[in-house]
Amino acid sequence: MSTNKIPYLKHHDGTQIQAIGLGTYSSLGGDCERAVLHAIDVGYRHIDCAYFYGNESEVGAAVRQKIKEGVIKREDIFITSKLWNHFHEPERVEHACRKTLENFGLEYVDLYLIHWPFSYVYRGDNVMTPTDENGEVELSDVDILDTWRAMEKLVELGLTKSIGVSNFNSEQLSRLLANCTIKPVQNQIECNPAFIQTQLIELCKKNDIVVTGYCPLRRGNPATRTPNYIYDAKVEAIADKYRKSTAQVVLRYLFELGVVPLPKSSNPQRIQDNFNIFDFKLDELDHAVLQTYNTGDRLILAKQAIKSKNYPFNVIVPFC
Ligand SMILES: NC(=O)C1=CN([C@@H]2O[C@H](COP(=O)(O)OP(=O)(O)OC[C@H]3O[C@@H](n4cnc5c(N)ncnc54)[C@H](OP(=O)(O)O)[C@@H]3O)[C@@H](O)[C@H]2O)C=CC1
Ligand SMILES: O=C1CO[C@H](CO)[C@@H](O)[C@@H]1O
Repeated sequence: MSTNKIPYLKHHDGTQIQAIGLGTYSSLGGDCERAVLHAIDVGYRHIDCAYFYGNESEVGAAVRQKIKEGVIKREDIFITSKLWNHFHEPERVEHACRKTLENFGLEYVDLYLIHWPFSYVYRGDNVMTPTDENGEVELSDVDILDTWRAMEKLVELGLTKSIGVSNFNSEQLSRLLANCTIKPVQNQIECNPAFIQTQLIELCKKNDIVVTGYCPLRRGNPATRTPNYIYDAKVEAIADKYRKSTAQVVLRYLFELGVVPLPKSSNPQRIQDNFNIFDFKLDELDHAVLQTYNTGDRLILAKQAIKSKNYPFNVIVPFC
Protein backbone atom coordinates (compact mmCIF):
# COMPACT_ATOMS: atom_id res chain seq x y z
CA MET A 1 0.00 0.00 0.00
CA SER A 2 1.24 3.47 -0.80
CA THR A 3 1.86 5.65 2.23
CA ASN A 4 1.18 8.85 0.23
CA LYS A 5 -2.44 9.11 1.25
CA ILE A 6 -1.94 8.45 4.95
CA PRO A 7 -2.47 11.62 7.01
CA TYR A 8 0.19 12.99 9.31
CA LEU A 9 -0.19 15.31 12.29
CA LYS A 10 2.30 18.00 13.11
CA HIS A 11 3.66 18.36 16.63
CA HIS A 12 4.32 21.88 17.91
CA ASP A 13 8.09 21.27 17.67
CA GLY A 14 7.83 20.65 13.91
CA THR A 15 8.09 16.86 13.95
CA GLN A 16 5.33 14.88 12.26
CA ILE A 17 3.54 11.70 13.14
CA GLN A 18 1.46 9.30 11.09
CA ALA A 19 -2.18 9.51 12.22
CA ILE A 20 -2.25 5.84 13.25
CA GLY A 21 0.37 3.78 15.06
CA LEU A 22 0.99 0.12 15.76
CA GLY A 23 0.59 -0.78 19.44
CA THR A 24 3.08 -3.34 20.74
CA TYR A 25 2.03 -4.12 24.31
CA SER A 26 1.72 -7.91 24.79
CA SER A 27 3.35 -8.54 21.43
CA LEU A 28 6.30 -10.69 22.38
CA GLY A 29 9.35 -12.34 20.83
CA GLY A 30 9.03 -13.55 17.25
CA ASP A 31 5.36 -12.50 17.12
CA CYS A 32 6.37 -8.93 17.85
CA GLU A 33 9.19 -8.91 15.30
CA ARG A 34 6.91 -10.37 12.60
CA ALA A 35 4.15 -7.89 13.47
CA VAL A 36 6.50 -4.92 13.04
CA LEU A 37 8.02 -6.29 9.81
CA HIS A 38 4.53 -6.78 8.39
CA ALA A 39 3.28 -3.42 9.64
CA ILE A 40 6.13 -1.62 7.87
CA ASP A 41 5.38 -3.51 4.65
CA VAL A 42 1.72 -2.54 4.94
CA GLY A 43 2.65 1.14 5.38
CA TYR A 44 2.76 1.86 9.12
CA ARG A 45 5.44 4.45 9.91
CA HIS A 46 4.62 4.90 13.58
CA ILE A 47 5.28 2.26 16.23
CA ASP A 48 4.32 2.67 19.88
CA CYS A 49 6.70 0.96 22.28
CA ALA A 50 7.84 1.08 25.90
CA TYR A 51 10.67 -0.25 28.07
CA PHE A 52 7.93 -1.90 30.16
CA TYR A 53 6.75 -4.02 27.22
CA GLY A 54 9.99 -6.02 27.17
CA ASN A 55 10.12 -6.15 23.39
CA GLU A 56 12.26 -3.19 22.33
CA SER A 57 14.93 -5.56 20.96
CA GLU A 58 12.39 -7.25 18.69
CA VAL A 59 10.91 -3.96 17.50
CA GLY A 60 14.42 -2.62 16.85
CA ALA A 61 15.48 -5.76 14.96
CA ALA A 62 12.45 -5.45 12.65
CA VAL A 63 13.02 -1.74 12.02
CA ARG A 64 16.73 -2.26 11.33
CA GLN A 65 15.90 -5.15 8.99
CA LYS A 66 13.55 -2.94 6.94
CA ILE A 67 16.18 -0.19 6.81
CA LYS A 68 18.74 -2.76 5.61
CA GLU A 69 16.32 -3.99 2.93
CA GLY A 70 15.93 -0.39 1.74
CA VAL A 71 12.17 -0.40 2.42
CA ILE A 72 12.50 2.59 4.77
CA LYS A 73 15.13 5.03 5.94
CA ARG A 74 15.47 5.72 9.66
CA GLU A 75 13.90 9.17 9.21
CA ASP A 76 10.79 7.64 7.60
CA ILE A 77 9.68 5.84 10.73
CA PHE A 78 8.49 7.33 14.02
CA ILE A 79 9.37 5.33 17.11
CA THR A 80 7.93 6.16 20.50
CA SER A 81 9.21 4.67 23.73
CA LYS A 82 8.45 5.41 27.35
CA LEU A 83 10.27 5.96 30.63
CA TRP A 84 9.06 3.36 33.10
CA ASN A 85 8.01 4.25 36.65
CA HIS A 86 11.20 3.09 38.42
CA PHE A 87 13.39 5.45 36.37
CA HIS A 88 11.78 8.75 37.45
CA GLU A 89 14.63 10.09 39.59
CA PRO A 90 16.28 12.72 37.40
CA GLU A 91 19.68 11.01 37.57
CA ARG A 92 18.22 7.79 36.10
CA VAL A 93 16.43 9.30 33.11
CA GLU A 94 19.38 9.49 30.71
CA HIS A 95 20.45 5.96 31.68
CA ALA A 96 16.92 4.70 31.02
CA CYS A 97 16.75 6.31 27.61
CA ARG A 98 20.20 5.00 26.64
CA LYS A 99 19.12 1.52 27.72
CA THR A 100 16.07 1.77 25.50
CA LEU A 101 18.26 2.88 22.58
CA GLU A 102 20.61 -0.01 23.23
CA ASN A 103 17.62 -2.40 23.20
CA PHE A 104 16.41 -0.98 19.88
CA GLY A 105 19.92 -0.80 18.39
CA LEU A 106 19.11 2.75 17.30
CA GLU A 107 20.80 6.10 17.89
CA TYR A 108 17.68 8.04 18.78
CA VAL A 109 13.98 7.64 19.37
CA ASP A 110 11.50 10.05 17.85
CA LEU A 111 9.50 10.46 21.01
CA TYR A 112 10.15 9.59 24.63
CA LEU A 113 7.17 9.76 27.01
CA ILE A 114 6.88 9.67 30.77
CA HIS A 115 4.76 6.50 30.87
CA TRP A 116 2.86 7.36 34.09
CA PRO A 117 2.93 10.38 36.41
CA PHE A 118 3.56 8.18 39.49
CA SER A 119 6.88 6.55 40.31
CA TYR A 120 8.27 3.39 41.89
CA VAL A 121 11.30 2.74 44.06
CA TYR A 122 14.35 1.71 42.00
CA ARG A 123 15.51 -1.85 42.77
CA GLY A 124 17.42 -2.49 39.55
CA ASP A 125 16.83 -1.85 35.84
CA ASN A 126 14.89 -5.08 35.41
CA VAL A 127 12.76 -4.82 38.56
CA MET A 128 9.89 -3.01 36.94
CA THR A 129 7.33 -3.66 39.66
CA PRO A 130 9.16 -3.61 43.02
CA THR A 131 6.97 -4.99 45.80
CA ASP A 132 7.23 -5.01 49.59
CA GLU A 133 6.72 -7.97 51.92
CA ASN A 134 2.93 -7.53 51.65
CA GLY A 135 3.05 -7.73 47.88
CA GLU A 136 2.27 -4.00 47.51
CA VAL A 137 4.08 -1.97 44.89
CA GLU A 138 6.79 0.22 46.41
CA LEU A 139 5.80 3.70 45.39
CA SER A 140 8.22 6.62 45.46
CA ASP A 141 7.55 10.31 45.47
CA VAL A 142 9.47 11.93 42.62
CA ASP A 143 8.08 15.27 41.47
CA ILE A 144 6.97 15.15 37.84
CA LEU A 145 8.69 18.49 37.21
CA ASP A 146 12.07 17.08 38.30
CA THR A 147 11.67 14.12 35.94
CA TRP A 148 10.58 16.48 33.17
CA ARG A 149 13.75 18.61 33.47
CA ALA A 150 15.79 15.45 32.92
CA MET A 151 13.57 14.58 29.94
CA GLU A 152 14.32 18.02 28.45
CA LYS A 153 18.06 17.24 28.64
CA LEU A 154 17.50 14.17 26.43
CA VAL A 155 16.44 16.45 23.61
CA GLU A 156 19.61 18.55 24.04
CA LEU A 157 21.66 15.33 23.98
CA GLY A 158 19.97 14.20 20.75
CA LEU A 159 18.76 10.93 22.30
CA THR A 160 15.17 11.76 21.39
CA LYS A 161 13.69 14.24 18.93
CA SER A 162 10.62 15.02 21.05
CA ILE A 163 9.32 14.46 24.56
CA GLY A 164 5.84 13.97 25.93
CA VAL A 165 3.73 12.39 28.62
CA SER A 166 1.22 9.60 29.05
CA ASN A 167 -1.65 9.17 31.51
CA PHE A 168 -1.39 12.75 32.74
CA ASN A 169 -4.67 14.21 33.96
CA SER A 170 -5.72 17.81 33.33
CA GLU A 171 -4.18 19.15 36.57
CA GLN A 172 -0.87 17.37 36.03
CA LEU A 173 -0.71 18.56 32.45
CA SER A 174 -1.54 22.17 33.36
CA ARG A 175 1.10 22.23 36.10
CA LEU A 176 3.68 20.85 33.68
CA LEU A 177 2.75 23.37 30.99
CA ALA A 178 3.15 26.21 33.48
CA ASN A 179 6.61 25.08 34.54
CA CYS A 180 8.41 23.57 31.55
CA THR A 181 10.98 24.83 29.08
CA ILE A 182 10.02 22.31 26.39
CA LYS A 183 6.28 21.68 26.14
CA PRO A 184 5.19 18.03 25.80
CA VAL A 185 4.23 17.21 22.21
CA GLN A 186 1.84 14.43 23.23
CA ASN A 187 -0.32 13.07 25.99
CA GLN A 188 -0.99 9.37 25.41
CA ILE A 189 -4.22 8.39 27.15
CA GLU A 190 -6.87 5.70 27.07
CA CYS A 191 -9.37 6.42 24.33
CA ASN A 192 -12.07 4.11 23.00
CA PRO A 193 -15.81 4.52 22.33
CA ALA A 194 -16.66 3.68 25.95
CA PHE A 195 -14.11 6.13 27.31
CA ILE A 196 -13.46 9.12 25.11
CA GLN A 197 -12.20 11.74 27.65
CA THR A 198 -13.54 14.69 25.64
CA GLN A 199 -12.48 17.38 28.11
CA LEU A 200 -8.92 16.15 28.42
CA ILE A 201 -8.69 15.94 24.63
CA GLU A 202 -9.94 19.53 24.39
CA LEU A 203 -7.33 20.71 26.91
CA CYS A 204 -4.61 19.01 24.86
CA LYS A 205 -5.86 20.51 21.59
CA LYS A 206 -5.99 23.98 23.15
CA ASN A 207 -2.33 23.60 24.10
CA ASP A 208 -1.24 22.14 20.78
CA ILE A 209 -0.60 18.72 22.30
CA VAL A 210 -1.35 15.69 20.13
CA VAL A 211 -3.46 12.96 21.77
CA THR A 212 -2.54 9.37 21.04
CA GLY A 213 -5.22 6.90 22.10
CA TYR A 214 -4.41 3.61 23.75
CA CYS A 215 -6.72 0.59 23.99
CA PRO A 216 -8.63 1.95 20.98
CA LEU A 217 -10.23 -1.48 20.55
CA ARG A 218 -10.58 -1.92 24.28
CA ARG A 219 -8.46 -5.05 24.02
CA GLY A 220 -10.89 -6.78 21.69
CA ASN A 221 -11.34 -10.46 22.34
CA PRO A 222 -13.10 -12.52 19.67
CA ALA A 223 -13.56 -15.44 22.10
CA THR A 224 -15.59 -13.48 24.64
CA ARG A 225 -16.99 -11.06 22.05
CA THR A 226 -15.89 -8.07 24.07
CA PRO A 227 -15.90 -5.11 23.98
CA ASN A 228 -19.56 -5.13 23.11
CA TYR A 229 -19.35 -2.34 20.53
CA ILE A 230 -17.13 -4.36 18.20
CA TYR A 231 -19.81 -7.04 18.19
CA ASP A 232 -22.86 -4.81 18.46
CA ALA A 233 -25.49 -4.77 15.70
CA LYS A 234 -25.52 -0.94 15.61
CA VAL A 235 -21.81 -0.75 14.84
CA GLU A 236 -22.10 -3.67 12.43
CA ALA A 237 -24.73 -1.69 10.53
CA ILE A 238 -22.32 1.25 10.18
CA ALA A 239 -19.54 -1.10 9.13
CA ASP A 240 -21.74 -2.75 6.48
CA LYS A 241 -22.66 0.65 5.05
CA TYR A 242 -18.98 1.37 4.26
CA ARG A 243 -17.95 -2.27 3.62
CA LYS A 244 -15.59 -2.03 6.56
CA SER A 245 -15.11 -4.04 9.74
CA THR A 246 -16.42 -2.77 13.07
CA ALA A 247 -12.83 -2.33 14.28
CA GLN A 248 -12.13 -0.10 11.28
CA VAL A 249 -15.23 1.96 12.10
CA VAL A 250 -14.03 2.42 15.68
CA LEU A 251 -10.51 3.41 14.63
CA ARG A 252 -11.88 5.81 12.01
CA TYR A 253 -14.18 7.33 14.65
CA LEU A 254 -11.23 8.06 16.96
CA PHE A 255 -9.28 9.55 14.05
CA GLU A 256 -12.22 11.83 13.24
CA LEU A 257 -12.29 12.94 16.88
CA GLY A 258 -8.70 14.09 16.40
CA VAL A 259 -7.08 11.21 18.28
CA VAL A 260 -4.23 9.09 16.88
CA PRO A 261 -5.29 5.47 17.56
CA LEU A 262 -2.65 2.90 18.48
CA PRO A 263 -4.25 -0.50 17.74
CA LYS A 264 -2.14 -3.50 18.72
CA SER A 265 -2.27 -6.61 16.63
CA SER A 266 0.09 -9.46 15.89
CA ASN A 267 -2.24 -10.91 13.28
CA PRO A 268 -1.19 -10.01 9.70
CA GLN A 269 -4.72 -9.53 8.39
CA ARG A 270 -5.81 -7.39 11.35
CA ILE A 271 -2.59 -5.33 11.18
CA GLN A 272 -3.47 -4.51 7.58
CA ASP A 273 -7.20 -3.93 8.25
CA ASN A 274 -6.53 -1.59 11.16
CA PHE A 275 -4.39 0.58 8.88
CA ASN A 276 -7.02 0.86 6.14
CA ILE A 277 -9.20 3.54 7.67
CA PHE A 278 -8.36 6.52 5.50
CA ASP A 279 -10.58 5.82 2.49
CA PHE A 280 -14.00 6.43 4.05
CA LYS A 281 -15.68 9.02 6.25
CA LEU A 282 -18.34 8.63 8.93
CA ASP A 283 -21.36 10.92 8.86
CA GLU A 284 -23.04 12.79 11.69
CA LEU A 285 -25.51 10.01 12.36
CA ASP A 286 -22.70 7.47 12.69
CA HIS A 287 -21.04 9.77 15.22
CA ALA A 288 -24.30 10.06 17.13
CA VAL A 289 -24.58 6.26 17.33
CA LEU A 290 -20.95 5.79 18.36
CA GLN A 291 -21.28 8.48 21.00
CA THR A 292 -23.91 6.41 22.82
CA TYR A 293 -21.16 3.98 23.90
CA ASN A 294 -19.34 6.72 25.84
CA THR A 295 -20.27 5.63 29.35
CA GLY A 296 -17.05 6.85 30.96
CA ASP A 297 -15.96 3.32 31.75
CA ARG A 298 -12.18 3.41 32.15
CA LEU A 299 -10.49 0.11 31.31
CA ILE A 300 -6.94 0.72 32.58
CA LEU A 301 -7.10 1.73 36.24
CA ALA A 302 -3.51 1.19 37.44
CA LYS A 303 -4.91 0.46 40.89
CA GLN A 304 -1.49 -0.65 42.14
CA ALA A 305 -0.57 3.04 42.38
CA ILE A 306 -3.81 4.37 43.84
CA LYS A 307 -1.99 5.48 47.00
CA SER A 308 0.47 7.66 45.11
CA LYS A 309 -0.10 11.39 45.31
CA ASN A 310 0.55 11.38 41.58
CA TYR A 311 -2.08 8.74 40.82
CA PRO A 312 -3.80 10.39 37.86
CA PHE A 313 -7.33 9.07 38.02
CA ASN A 314 -8.56 10.74 41.21
CA VAL A 315 -9.52 13.83 39.29
CA ILE A 316 -13.09 13.30 38.20
CA VAL A 317 -13.40 14.74 34.73
CA PRO A 318 -16.80 14.48 33.08
CA PHE A 319 -16.46 12.30 30.04
CA CYS A 320 -18.82 13.96 27.63
N1 LIG B 1 0.50 4.55 27.71
C1 LIG B 1 -0.09 3.54 28.33
O1 LIG B 1 -0.18 3.49 29.56
C2 LIG B 1 -0.67 2.44 27.52
C3 LIG B 1 -0.30 2.32 26.21
N2 LIG B 1 -0.81 1.29 25.44
C4 LIG B 1 -0.41 1.26 24.02
O2 LIG B 1 -1.59 1.22 23.21
C5 LIG B 1 -1.59 0.04 22.41
C6 LIG B 1 -2.99 -0.47 22.16
O3 LIG B 1 -3.62 -0.86 23.34
P1 LIG B 1 -3.84 -2.41 23.75
O4 LIG B 1 -3.88 -2.47 25.20
O5 LIG B 1 -2.83 -3.24 23.07
O6 LIG B 1 -5.30 -2.71 23.25
P2 LIG B 1 -6.07 -2.63 21.82
O7 LIG B 1 -7.33 -1.88 22.08
O8 LIG B 1 -5.18 -2.19 20.72
O9 LIG B 1 -6.51 -4.13 21.61
C7 LIG B 1 -5.58 -5.14 21.26
C8 LIG B 1 -6.39 -6.44 21.15
O10 LIG B 1 -7.36 -6.34 20.08
C9 LIG B 1 -7.19 -7.39 19.15
N3 LIG B 1 -7.40 -6.82 17.81
C10 LIG B 1 -6.56 -6.06 17.07
N4 LIG B 1 -7.11 -5.71 15.90
C11 LIG B 1 -8.35 -6.25 15.89
C12 LIG B 1 -9.40 -6.25 14.95
N5 LIG B 1 -9.27 -5.61 13.77
N6 LIG B 1 -10.54 -6.94 15.26
C13 LIG B 1 -10.67 -7.59 16.44
N7 LIG B 1 -9.69 -7.64 17.38
C14 LIG B 1 -8.54 -6.96 17.11
C15 LIG B 1 -5.75 -7.85 19.33
O11 LIG B 1 -5.64 -9.22 18.99
P3 LIG B 1 -4.60 -9.72 17.82
O12 LIG B 1 -3.23 -9.26 18.22
O13 LIG B 1 -4.78 -11.18 17.85
O14 LIG B 1 -5.09 -9.11 16.54
C16 LIG B 1 -5.54 -7.64 20.82
O15 LIG B 1 -6.07 -8.74 21.53
C17 LIG B 1 -0.70 -0.92 23.20
O16 LIG B 1 -0.30 -2.03 22.45
C18 LIG B 1 0.39 0.01 23.64
O17 LIG B 1 1.28 0.26 22.58
C19 LIG B 1 -1.72 0.42 25.97
C20 LIG B 1 -2.10 0.50 27.28
C21 LIG B 1 -1.60 1.52 28.18
O1 LIG C 1 1.35 0.56 28.65
C1 LIG C 1 0.78 -0.22 29.42
C2 LIG C 1 0.15 -1.44 28.92
O2 LIG C 1 -0.97 -1.84 29.69
C3 LIG C 1 -0.71 -1.94 31.08
C4 LIG C 1 -1.94 -2.45 31.80
O3 LIG C 1 -2.35 -3.69 31.32
C5 LIG C 1 -0.39 -0.56 31.58
O4 LIG C 1 -0.09 -0.60 32.95
C6 LIG C 1 0.79 0.02 30.87
O5 LIG C 1 0.84 1.39 31.11
